[in-house]
Amino acid sequence: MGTLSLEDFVDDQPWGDDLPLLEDIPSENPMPGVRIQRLVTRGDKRGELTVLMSALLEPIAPPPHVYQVSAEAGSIRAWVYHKRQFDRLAYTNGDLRAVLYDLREDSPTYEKLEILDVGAANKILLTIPPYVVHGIQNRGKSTATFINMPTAVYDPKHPDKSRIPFDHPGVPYKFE
Ligand SMILES: Cc1cn([C@H]2C[C@H](O)[C@@H](COP(=O)(O)OP(=O)(O)O[C@H]3O[C@@H](C)C(=O)[C@@H](O)[C@H]3O)O2)c(=O)[nH]c1=O
Repeated sequence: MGTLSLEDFVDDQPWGDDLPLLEDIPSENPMPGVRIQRLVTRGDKRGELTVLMSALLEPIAPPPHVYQVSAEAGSIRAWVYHKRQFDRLAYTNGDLRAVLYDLREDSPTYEKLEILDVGAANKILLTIPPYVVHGIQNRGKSTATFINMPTAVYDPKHPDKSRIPFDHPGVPYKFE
């Protein structure tokens, strides 16, 4: 028998500082279904840990599909919407700009534009409901990554994504 056994390990003690795991960021006249939550990072000399989503706080629709996007400096991914899925986008690094445009004709915020600068300086989980048009640009000088934890799987045979070009004149926002 070796000199080490499982019993040699010490269980982690409960921890609890006063930092929340996630907190809603209030926005003026929010688009229905859009949610902006501040991500909380805990760190020590080894590095950092940021919870991206957790059922610890409230019931969540478990993400059946999670992916990471790597965005080159200056790159633009726009304009898209989904018919069925909610996007749940975690932005934790880089200097990114997420732009939302509400084209839901029955929405109280119809034709509202919302611009969010996110990433290292503003770590957030952004929930985007179906039919809210969105785009993202990496405005930084280096590659940035972000995570999407949508509420539905990506089906290559029936992608749930509808697009127009990023410079379509119908959207009242111009990526620089
Ligand atoms: C969404 C998705 C795409 N792909 C493939 C398809 C394609 O070859 C490549 C890039 O896919 P897309 O062109 O759909 O990815 P892209 O248009 O870059 O999608 C991105 O758009 C921005 C606006 C977002 O909000 C992101 O969440 C992400 O959906 O990756 C997967 O393999 N799995 C996936 O889950």
